[in-house]
Order: sequence, then C-alpha cells, then structure tokens
Amino acid sequence: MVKRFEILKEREQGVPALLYPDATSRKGDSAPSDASLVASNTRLRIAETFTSRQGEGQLTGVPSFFIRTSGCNLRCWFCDTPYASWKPEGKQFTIDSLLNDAQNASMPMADDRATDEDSSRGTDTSIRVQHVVLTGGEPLIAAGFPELATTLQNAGFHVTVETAGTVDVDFPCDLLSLSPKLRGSTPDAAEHPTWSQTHEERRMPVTTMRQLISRSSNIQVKFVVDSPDEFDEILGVVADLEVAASDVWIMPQGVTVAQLDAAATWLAPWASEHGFEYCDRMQIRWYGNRRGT
Ligand SMILES: C[S@@+](CC[C@H](N)C(=O)[O-])C[C@H]1O[C@@H](n2cnc3c(N)ncnc32)[C@H](O)[C@@H]1O
Ligand SMILES: Nc1nc2[nH]cc(C(=O)O)c2c(=O)[nH]1
Ligand code: SF4
Ligand SMILES: [Mg+2]
Repeated sequence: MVKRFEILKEREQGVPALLYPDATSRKGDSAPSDASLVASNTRLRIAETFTSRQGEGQLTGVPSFFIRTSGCNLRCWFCDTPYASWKPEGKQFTIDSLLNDAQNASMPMADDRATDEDSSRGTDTSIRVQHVVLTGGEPLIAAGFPELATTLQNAGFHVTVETAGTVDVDFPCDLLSLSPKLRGSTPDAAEHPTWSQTHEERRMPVTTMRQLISRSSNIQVKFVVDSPDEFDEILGVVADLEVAASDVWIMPQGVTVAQLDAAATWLAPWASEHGFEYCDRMQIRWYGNRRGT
C-alpha cells in the first residue's frame, strides 16, 4: 500500500530533507498547471494559508503550501489550531483563488524559515512548491473539499490531506494523513458537557476510517499521545484498522520544544518497541509554535 517517495530515500540516506535543491531542478519554470483543470467559484471558509515545510510524518522537510479550512466536528482539548475549531475564524476563498495562491507559492531558500542545510548551500534562490497540504479544522467537512483536492491534483500538485477521519467523504489525494483521536483528546466533561459527549461519540468511527484508508494509495496514521494510558487504545485501533506498523506514526502532544523533549523520553522507546515510526513535530523546533508556520 505504501508508495515510497524520493524524499524518503533521501532522508534515509541522510541527505537534507529538501526535494528541490535549486529552482531549476523541477520540470518547467512555473508552478504545476494543467489545461484540463477544473475552474471553480465554489467557496470554502479558510482560517489561513501559508508556505512552510511539512513538519510531521513521512514528508517531513518538504516545502509545502498549507490550506487550513475553518471549522471542526471535534473539540480536542489540546487542539493547536483553536482558531479553526473551538473559535473558528476565516474568510471565504474560491477554489480558483486557492489554486492561484498555491501556484504562486514559493519559499526563499535564505529566509528565516531556511534550515541549517539550506543556509549551508549559500544560495538565496526561491523554490516553488509542488506539495499542498489540506488541513484544518477538519477539511473533510468543508463543502467543496473534494473539488478543491481534485483541482489541486489535476494542476499537478502532490496533495496531502490531514484529517481526523470521522466522516466518509470521497476525495483524491496522494497521502492520507489520518490522525484518529484517542480517548485522551476528549475535552473535560464538567467544563464542556455538550462537546465532551459529542466528541466522544464522533472521534473513533473505525469503519469510516477503514473506508478512507481503502481508497488511499499512500497513508500514514498519526496518533497524538498525551499519556502512556493511551497505549492500549493505540494498539487496539491499529489492529482494528489493519494497518502496517510501518504506516503508524507516534506523535507527542505538545506545542513547545520542552514538551516534545520530555515526551520523547517515554514515548519514542515505546514506539520503537512496536515497530512504529516516531513523529517529532519539527515545525515547533524550526519555527516555534507560531501561526502560519
Ligand atoms: C490541527 S489538526 C487538523 C487536521 C485534523 N482535524 C486532525 O486532527 O487530524 C493537524 C494535526 O495536528 C495535530 N495536533 C493538533 N493539536 C496538537 C497538539 N497539541 N499536539 C500534537 N499534535 C497536535 C492533529 O492530531 C493533526 O495531526
Ligand atoms: N509545518 C507544519 N507542518 C504541518 N504538518 C501538519 C500540519 C497541520 O497543522 O495539519 C502542519 C503545520 O501546521 N505546519
Ligand atoms: S480534530 Fe483536529 S482540528 Fe479538530 S479539534 Fe482535534 S486537532 Fe483540532
Ligand atoms: Mg499544525
């Protein structure tokens, strides 16, 4: 099921996690385009768009254009983007304008987002992005989402979808990044009685997740772990989803380097024991917990 990407080979060989060493290394001079792409005036509520490096999972390091839809059907107490869930913000964007923004997205090699590897290249060349990450909030509940994913893919972008996987929506993507929500994600019942119950009812529809997985050519299943009390639930869900251990990524709950470092001491060895990948949240280490990174 897993499609291996060049980036993976590069990472395994210790080569800097960057797909395009210079601006001329990709096909053509401009961003991906396709005459057959579907033009659309459909609008989606978007909390933010930004260009950054993928910070999590199998494509870590890859320059990407992020589109964050606003609104979520869950309420994780730890949600690091409350402006797309608890208190959704954002304006309506047409699919056309999002495609246009993705096609114009580039990352200066020498800006403050550059990694040490980039700086050591001694270049200030900009690179265009070929990867789009559709995230949220919960992207799958946004009206027009399948059309957005289709449009971006038809235009030549590699599309990653970040989702909690609670609704059975059919959409195209190149990487399904599924993050099932464990019981530790449920908000406090006394503080949020309604959302606590709704979240609990919605968070783990295994049959729906299996459907999403069955339609995807490449997957990663990312569990956010706040405590060792969640280990048994992870093992149960991995068995129910029937996914390979190598597709499972164990990610610490946390938005500071101190939290990530503390969690790694007890979480990374457990992941390794079970043959799971460990998912450090590199964007926190590169940029801090800043909106738009
Ligand atoms: C904000 S969510 C949006 C996509 C979707 N709603 C979901 O949860 O997968 C993007 C990613 O951030 C993760 N995440 C959110 N808050 C986090 C936190 N405090 N610590 C670690 N990961 C977190 C989610 O599990 C998911 O993998
Ligand atoms: N750099 C960076 N990488 C990410 N990978 C998944 C993200 C998300 O919020 O879905 C994310 C994000 O917000 N920033
Ligand atoms: S499912 Fe994702 S966006 Fe929704 S509250 Fe949880 S972490 Fe936030
Ligand atoms: Mg994020």
